[in-house]
Amino acid sequence: MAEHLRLGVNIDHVATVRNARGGGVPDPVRAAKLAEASGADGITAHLREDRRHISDADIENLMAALTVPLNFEMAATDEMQAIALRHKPHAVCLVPERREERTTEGGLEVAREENKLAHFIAPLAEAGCRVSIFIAADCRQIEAAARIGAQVVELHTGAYCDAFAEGRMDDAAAEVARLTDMAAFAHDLGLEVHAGHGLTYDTVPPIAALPQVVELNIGHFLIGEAIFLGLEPAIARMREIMDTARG
Ligand SMILES: CC(=O)[C@@H](O)[C@H](O)COP(=O)(O)O
Ligand SMILES: NCC(=O)COP(=O)(O)O
Repeated sequence: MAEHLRLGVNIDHVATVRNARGGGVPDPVRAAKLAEASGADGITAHLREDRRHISDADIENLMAALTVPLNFEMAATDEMQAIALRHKPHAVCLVPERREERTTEGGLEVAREENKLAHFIAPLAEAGCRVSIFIAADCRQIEAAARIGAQVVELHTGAYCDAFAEGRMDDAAAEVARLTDMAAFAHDLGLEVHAGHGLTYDTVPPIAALPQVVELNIGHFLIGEAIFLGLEPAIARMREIMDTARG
């Protein structure tokens, strides 16, 4: 029997809606508490350098309010490192950021930045944060993540989900095959394996079925579904699909 599959709910896009008008509603911390009460095993929030959704105050308020672990996504910058060291969240997930991108487009380039990233993550690990790297399903990058001392890799599922959404089913199947191989590869290197980005009810089953994957982080789709179903039923349905796929 595969290990319990955790669901981390990403609440960034509650903040996107709030920020469309300014002011305080809808409150991402309220969404996070509701997600927690609805069975989320963790909350993910990405403090982007341009603060387009989550704000510094949101991170502070999440740290004070949550009883489940916070997975704090951030770019590998000095500013973000200082914020992470101040709050000491359960996990810090390093992600690549480009100011002009609409969403996180690829995985972090670890292989070419090994020394720099090894120095960058050392104080975070010393502070007790689990260090996770958001990474493409690529053996060079996974090996580099293991070498720099990361405990976790989160495999980027965006290419798979994009292929699926565009009806490129051969490409989607090839991406699932790649994620399957790379989840096993990362696990064999001693890394804890997570996955996420762009997952939906339709795309989650083959990823949830990967026995080495122990956490999925899902946000944009769930927050969108919450408009129609409410957050609690949207999360419950995702949980059910994940559990069925897990077997
Ligand atoms: C790294 C990642 O996949 C999440 O942070 C997700 O991308 C939500 O944030 P954005 O939509 O701002 O990329
Ligand atoms: N790290 C991936 C994540 O947190 C959620 O991404 P998305 O479901 O909002 O695309």
